[in-house]
Amino acid sequence: MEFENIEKCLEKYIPSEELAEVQRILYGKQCKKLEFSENAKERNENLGFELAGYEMPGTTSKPRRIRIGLIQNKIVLPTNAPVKDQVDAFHKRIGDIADVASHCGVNILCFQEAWTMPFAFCTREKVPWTDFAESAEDGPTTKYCQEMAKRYNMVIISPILERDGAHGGTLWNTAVVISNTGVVLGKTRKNHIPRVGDFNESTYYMEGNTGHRVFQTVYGKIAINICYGRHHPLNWMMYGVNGAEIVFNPSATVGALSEPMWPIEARCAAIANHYYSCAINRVGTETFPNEFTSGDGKPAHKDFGHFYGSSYVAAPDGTRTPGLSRTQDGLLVTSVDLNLCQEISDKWMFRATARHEMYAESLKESTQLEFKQDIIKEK
Ligand SMILES: NC(=O)NCCC(=O)O
Repeated sequence: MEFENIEKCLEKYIPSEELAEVQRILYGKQCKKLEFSENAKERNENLGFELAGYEMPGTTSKPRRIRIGLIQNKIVLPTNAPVKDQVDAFHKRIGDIADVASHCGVNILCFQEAWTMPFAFCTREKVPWTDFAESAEDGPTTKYCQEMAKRYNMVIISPILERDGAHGGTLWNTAVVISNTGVVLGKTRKNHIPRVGDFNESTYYMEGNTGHRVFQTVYGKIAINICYGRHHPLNWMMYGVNGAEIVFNPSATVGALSEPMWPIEARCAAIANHYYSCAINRVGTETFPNEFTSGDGKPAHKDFGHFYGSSYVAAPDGTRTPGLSRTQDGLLVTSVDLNLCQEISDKWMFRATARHEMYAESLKESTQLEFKQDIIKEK
């Protein structure tokens, strides 16, 4: 049995008179629970996923509130089902949850990394996994999301395995951003590709070439830092430098590898860069037809280990929502006040005190062939 959720465990075992103080220290300011319509609750019960909603504390004046939706999910069909059936099943499942999100007032909705496929990159096999790749501009998944975005007046972030027809059909790990009007605003690619444990993604695609672009939407300025990019503080920083108010981190990661890092990295980024960050991870265990090894001398195996969900939102003042479940599909709805980004920037002044010019120069020097580390030794 997988452990369900850290917050529920704290609530169960910390004496009630101390719980509020423990939560304040661990999670920041208290987030109010959001109430949803009967319609949304009924649909949620029928579909069998966790629905959680929070209102994060905002500015003292001039609030600019929007609602963010994050969806985490298991694979729907087994990994050996025909590719089209798997993709259709993902469309149906996530489409149903997106519909509930619309009834919860969500303005910007983000799915998990490579949401239309199992996370098959551990296998290092090309077929059939490359068949999940599609055009970011007009592939079936983008078209499906365009319809939803228009119907629900919602910005949708759709992270997919992209096949780039204009460049020899190369593959990329890409997030497509679709405006609330249904227009494809653009795409952004994963900047840092993992070579750790079973995450052998460099077998399939290269480091992204779209930089740190930020998308201006009617609901605010957003950017996407895909999965492994969350280990790179400069990657987070550059989205902030380009003016992002919310940075989404659609991910796929397993407990044995990264779970202690998960609650820290996206939250630190929100604090350091005066923006909201949204960490999304898939759930469940995915089993593949053929055995693969992890290159660690241990026996070959067919599964990836447990993807631990735990999706959450962190605010620029360090406050964070509780995480979704470690085991269930879920929709996390969070009301945020985007004007808090400027208010916290004015208060803490990390951007003003950052000394970027000093680091730009030092970093440039450190990449030169003749670079020597600046270490003072006793003579
Ligand atoms: N999908 C992905 O980049 N995973 C790498 C492992 C991690 O960053 O935790």
